[in-house]
Amino acid sequence: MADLASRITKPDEAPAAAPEAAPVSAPASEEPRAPENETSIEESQSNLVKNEYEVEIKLSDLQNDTESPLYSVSSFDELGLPEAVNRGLLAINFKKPSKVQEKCLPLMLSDPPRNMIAQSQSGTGKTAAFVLTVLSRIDLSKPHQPQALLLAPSRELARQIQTVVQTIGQFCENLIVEAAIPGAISRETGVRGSVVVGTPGTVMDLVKRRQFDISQLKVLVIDEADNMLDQQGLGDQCVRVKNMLPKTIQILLFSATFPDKVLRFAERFAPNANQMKLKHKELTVKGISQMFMDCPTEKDKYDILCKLYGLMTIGSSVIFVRTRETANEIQKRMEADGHKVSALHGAYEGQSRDVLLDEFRSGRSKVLITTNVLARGIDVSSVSMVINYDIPMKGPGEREPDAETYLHRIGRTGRFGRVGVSISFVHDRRSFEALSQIAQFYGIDLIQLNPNDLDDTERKVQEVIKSSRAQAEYVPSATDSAA
Ligand SMILES: Nc1ncnc2c1ncn2[C@@H]1O[C@H](COP(=O)(O)OP(=O)(O)OP(=O)(O)O)[C@@H](O)[C@H]1O
Repeated sequence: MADLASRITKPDEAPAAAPEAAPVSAPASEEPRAPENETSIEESQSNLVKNEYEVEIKLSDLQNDTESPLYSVSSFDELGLPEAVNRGLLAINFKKPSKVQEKCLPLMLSDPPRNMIAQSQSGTGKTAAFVLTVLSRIDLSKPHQPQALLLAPSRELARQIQTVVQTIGQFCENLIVEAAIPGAISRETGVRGSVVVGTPGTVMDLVKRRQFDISQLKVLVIDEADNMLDQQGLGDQCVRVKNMLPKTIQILLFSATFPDKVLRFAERFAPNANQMKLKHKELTVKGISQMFMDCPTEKDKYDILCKLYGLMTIGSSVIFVRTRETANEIQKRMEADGHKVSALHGAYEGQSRDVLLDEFRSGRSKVLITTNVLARGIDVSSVSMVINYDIPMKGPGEREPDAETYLHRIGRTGRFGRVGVSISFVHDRRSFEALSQIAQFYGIDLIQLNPNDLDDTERKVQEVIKSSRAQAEYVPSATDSAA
């Protein structure tokens, strides 16, 4: 087993300045400079007070850096999208496509339609890639005829994708986008939109009750496809949904992770698909400084978490725990200790979950404790810190490190070129070895934080996240804007 020591930077070796942030914060001087009119943090509509930590970062620098997943050589205009869709992109300040958008869109839009399996790092714009395809393929003269079905693993992600379709499609006349999630579709009318975004169980129910006409569907998108097709989880439901759909449907599968076993299944699910794939070591996002805290005992994790509260509220933070019970317990204790936190997990009723996430998106609540239900896809640009209170584990008896979930969890920060910090807590040999294996799998150099020197932790974290505050404003996010 790999020793974590080989993958970490010890506290005394850690560079003083945001180590992992360097590739983002230092504009690549050897790369072509951005045209003057590209979006920069100075130009953005930020009302944040500027502070000494701020660094000048231009999205255009990243989009000109051939090493960046945001790199592209073309503009949206060159992709042949409908005019109303281009207007939508302009309205939300999307100037250039990211790599996954630039590479996949021409393949997905070609005729006759071909299936697609696409992998790209978290926060690199996969949603817009499939949303642009959907908006280009539907016939707006049939506004009540379901033509595209988009599936996601959680209610929250389905709602978020619905917002992105509505936001990018804001100039598409007669566009009706419905969410097929519990409680959203009226029993009297059934599904009445051309684009339907839902979770697989609810979609199955609607079809069985004949409230969803699937006969004219042209596109099936499965977001977080490795999770959705996993035979241990939602796989059966997705296969059942697919088997009911027209045989000619175009299938688009997207995720940041595609373990080999699931990829083989995905290739059968979406035959003859064009593919965009990444190697393990290409998967981590450079803007995320990945740190870990070796806590003396499990009990100490709570005290250390409370001491980090001030850092968590510089931006917004997500704390991931293993169970709903832990989420409730930590929330109760932190509130009793005078901290303002909220908790969201699957035991809450749908409407309350919606309210909780909307409050977090808008910044009314800044610290969210949650389970893996929010590990994937959720896009809140202000999240500057992710805490893995428990290391994610999987398999029988949860004995195996869950490298995919780790990547998705930390990917809630560092969205589209922003920077952020993740801190993973370990407290015993098992958690230490699990994190060690995850670090080795991705080839990450984790930065060790000293639980006895929280001033040092504060310094290291602040150097990264304070520099990200203004960045978080540099371009509006399609989801934030609607929150
Ligand atoms: N071309 C673009 N220009 C500017 N911002 C963009 C562009 N494409 C996407 N974004 C923004 O980038 C952010 C991340 O995009 P998105 O949520 O689609 O990431 P993702 O790749 O699906 O991530 P995850 O793997 O976590 O699901 C969003 O806030 C989105 O609005």
